[in-house]
Amino acid sequence: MAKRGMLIVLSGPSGVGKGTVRKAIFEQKDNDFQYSISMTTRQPRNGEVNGEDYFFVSKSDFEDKIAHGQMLEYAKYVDNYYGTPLQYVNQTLDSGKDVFLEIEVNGARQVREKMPDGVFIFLTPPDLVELKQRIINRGTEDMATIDKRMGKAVDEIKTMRDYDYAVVNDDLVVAVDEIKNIIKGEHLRVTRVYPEYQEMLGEL
Ligand SMILES: Nc1ncnc2c1ncn2[C@@H]1O[C@H](COP(=O)(O)OP(=O)(O)OP(=O)(O)O)[C@@H](O)[C@H]1O
Ligand SMILES: Nc1nc2c(ncn2[C@@H]2O[C@H](COP(=O)(O)O)[C@@H](O)[C@H]2O)c(=O)[nH]1
Repeated sequence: MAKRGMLIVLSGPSGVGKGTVRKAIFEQKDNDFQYSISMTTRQPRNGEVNGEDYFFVSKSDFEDKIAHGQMLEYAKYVDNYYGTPLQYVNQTLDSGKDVFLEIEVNGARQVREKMPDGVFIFLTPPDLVELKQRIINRGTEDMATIDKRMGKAVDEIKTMRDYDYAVVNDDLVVAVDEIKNIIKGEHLRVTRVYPEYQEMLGEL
């Protein structure tokens, strides 16, 4: 049976750059993780594709999935549901592949409770002014929604201490590199506890 894959959770406030970092990591193609596509009741933005960016569903469909225990985690975030379908995560981890989640902090806390062996990484902005500017520059939300998202950011940043790692996304290239190094390092730690690797690696 394949060794179970590793769960990697990237969290942080809206606009910090989680999606940008995740896309940069996946574009480099020197890894074998699988991205878990989230489900949401939010309306698609221009250019977003159902089944690629998110599974876009109705509120009643989402609540049905919650009721049937089909979500690993979910949260209501600024008027919409967001969540991680459970089956894909379990099947992929069981097949030995790593799974990458990009989710907000309440969901990350739920995952931590259920899968404490995961690697939890918090992406943090250089400061709040820059964070707000990034959401504005993205041009996807109206000012009222930006204010609601910013209203959550301080409490979200305070949860940073609950993570295994915090990475500052000031320079994108550096942040991407740091996250890749964290994942590589965690793999090494995992391999050390597996007897089949001990002979290969010698005294550790
Ligand atoms: N290091 C960086 N320096 C400057 N701008 C950045 C950096 N990283 C990301 N951005 C920009 O910040 C904006 C927000 O990034 P992104 O959409 O990836 O954030 P997010 O954390 O995924 O947001 P959300 O949680 O709302 O989905 C984008 O316009 C992106 O290009
Ligand atoms: N708890 C979860 N949060 C998620 C999930 N997928 C995305 N998110 C987070 O929601 C906010 C808003 O996203 P946006 O696409 O509307 O900007 C952001 O922090 C995302 O990271 C999920 O499956 N579970």
